[in-house]
Amino acid sequence: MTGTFRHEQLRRQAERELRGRLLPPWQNRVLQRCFVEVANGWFPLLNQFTPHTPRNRPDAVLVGPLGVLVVLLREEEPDWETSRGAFVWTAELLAGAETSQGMLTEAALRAVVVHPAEFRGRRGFSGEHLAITEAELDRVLVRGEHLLDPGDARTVAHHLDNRTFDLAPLGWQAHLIPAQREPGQRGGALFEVGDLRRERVRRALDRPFRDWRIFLDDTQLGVVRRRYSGPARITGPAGTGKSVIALHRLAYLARRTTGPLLFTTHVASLPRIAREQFRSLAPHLVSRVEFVHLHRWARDFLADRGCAAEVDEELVDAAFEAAWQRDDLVEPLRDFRAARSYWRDEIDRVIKGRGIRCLDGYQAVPRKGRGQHLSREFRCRVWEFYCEYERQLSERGALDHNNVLMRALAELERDPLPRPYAAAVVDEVQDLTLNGLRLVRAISGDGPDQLLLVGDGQQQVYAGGWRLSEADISLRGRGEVLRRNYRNRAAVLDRAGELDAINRFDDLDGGPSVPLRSALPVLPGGRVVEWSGDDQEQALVSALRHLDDATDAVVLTRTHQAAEHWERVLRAAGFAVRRLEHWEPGAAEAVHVGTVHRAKGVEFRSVFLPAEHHHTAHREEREALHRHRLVAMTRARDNLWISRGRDG
Ligand SMILES: Nc1ncnc2c1ncn2[C@@H]1O[C@H](COP(=O)(O)OP(=O)(O)OP(=O)(O)O)[C@@H](O)[C@H]1O
Repeated sequence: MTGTFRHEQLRRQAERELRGRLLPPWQNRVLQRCFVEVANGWFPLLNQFTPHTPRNRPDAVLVGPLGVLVVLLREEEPDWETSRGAFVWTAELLAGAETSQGMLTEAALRAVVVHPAEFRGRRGFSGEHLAITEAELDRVLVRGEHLLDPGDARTVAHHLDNRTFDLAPLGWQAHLIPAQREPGQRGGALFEVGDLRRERVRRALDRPFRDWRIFLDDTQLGVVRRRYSGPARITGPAGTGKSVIALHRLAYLARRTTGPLLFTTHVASLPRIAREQFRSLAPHLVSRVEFVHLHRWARDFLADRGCAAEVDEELVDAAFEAAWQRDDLVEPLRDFRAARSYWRDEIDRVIKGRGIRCLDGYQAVPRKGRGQHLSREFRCRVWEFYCEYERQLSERGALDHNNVLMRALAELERDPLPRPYAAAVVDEVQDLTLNGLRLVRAISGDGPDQLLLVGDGQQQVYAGGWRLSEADISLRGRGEVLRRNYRNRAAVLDRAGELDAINRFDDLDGGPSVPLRSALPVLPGGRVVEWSGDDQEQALVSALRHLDDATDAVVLTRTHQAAEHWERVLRAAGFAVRRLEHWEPGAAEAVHVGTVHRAKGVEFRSVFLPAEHHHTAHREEREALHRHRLVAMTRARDNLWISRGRDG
């Protein structure tokens, strides 16, 4: 009954406080309703201009357990620019608000448009805001995920109150609300910064593993909000939050621009994953950003221009195979490097990947990261082989991925996009070809905030060898290097840091780079098991069975064949198995299996790395293998199981 009495008391107080405002009756009812919610841990703030609030400002802001509600009281349906304006205004006031879990992020904000009960227009979520009638307000205030604990809600409400005269507390007064203390907590004492950080981390660990509403640290927040006068890059070792920041920045830019935005990458599986992550970060903005694999972008673009260009992988493989059968051409190549894949890379990544069109161009190219020097004479042999491949392609009427990128680039240069992107973000930029990079530069332009490159040379899994300047991209020091690793527990990070996974060639243009071993682990603990023995399959299966949460585990391999093998082994052992290609957020019912290339953008509690013997005498190949290994190991948050195979 105390609750009812308290509510009644608050309602009367609300009546008194709102009396002089000449509000339409329905708005009065809504605000009274909000006022009463003070009893349930909400902190309403009323816009001082209500009911004559400027169009794109909120009439009220409610801070409480379910986050921050940016409330617009409207008879008519507002357009999206209006509700977005109110959202952005509030988000900017909240910039820098600290909670016990770190900086408050925009993910905790929602725009809610409240209409009178008789409103008959569109209701529900429009992409920018949730539209409800006054009768539905209860539901919004009561149902939903708890995002702020009472202390945090109070801190955030205070922050808003201090940042503007436009919003004033409704039904609560800053100085009348006692500071809440945990039982046994000393009053008024200052915390050591270290304690606070530890506390923040402890709380972060209590959150569900795939919880995306992370809180940015100061460096990260700086990158999200900084204005860059031209192309910029974010780099830093694995797990330092590069992709998280890329998405936060997209959300930030989406609120400040009107044009479309682009997230693209060379990794086929990543755009889908990034879209899902972005959706949970900023659901109302998801329609503003195009998440697309760069090759698909090029194909779609060409199709739109009436010059469709599809890649038939089988035909491309057949063309290469036919050229590879030409012993007269291939014999000298084999003497240099026996592996077919080496020469395929030479064409895909060096010759075509760099847009080289004539032998003179090939003679002049540095071939960084490709091992021994090739003499002029030898390059002529390679060029002959390449010409044969091209002949085989055209005989089949086939195009490879490089052809498509080059065509898209030429088409874009001929006739630029009618509606340019407001900004583009490229993730895993270290794995693009030079052609890909040039295309990205042509898509985005190089104006302020238009192009953000995100990557880490140490995680390069495809042959590279370009410099940004070759794609006409100049960074002039714009960007940030991140150092704090949030993903891997200390033991996992230590182990991965032991790898000699240097990348002496692609440091994204000489900017400072931080190797994984210099990353600062945020999460303590972790477990690394190095196994060796006779029956690797039985050992891996048994280790999987002993996990608390076997479903948040992945078996990562170097090759597709190995992934297929492990899929069979695990199924035979009774596990539900899902290929990494089909990874879904929250799909927790199966053990994942896949190649390292497919593991970008995802992370697991436990990673299993079976031994795959692949010896090579070449230094740059060894380094590349170590980079693969590094990517694989750093997908693990808590547990890493590494098999050394039989020889230990
Ligand atoms: N400030 C933060 N607080 C808590 N968790 C964070 C923070 N920043 C990032 N994370 C978490 O750290 C993990 C790694 O982030 P992210 O994938 O963005 O790193 P990355 O640098 O892109 O990694 P990689 O290069 O290995 O792909 C994610 O689980 C992310 O949610």
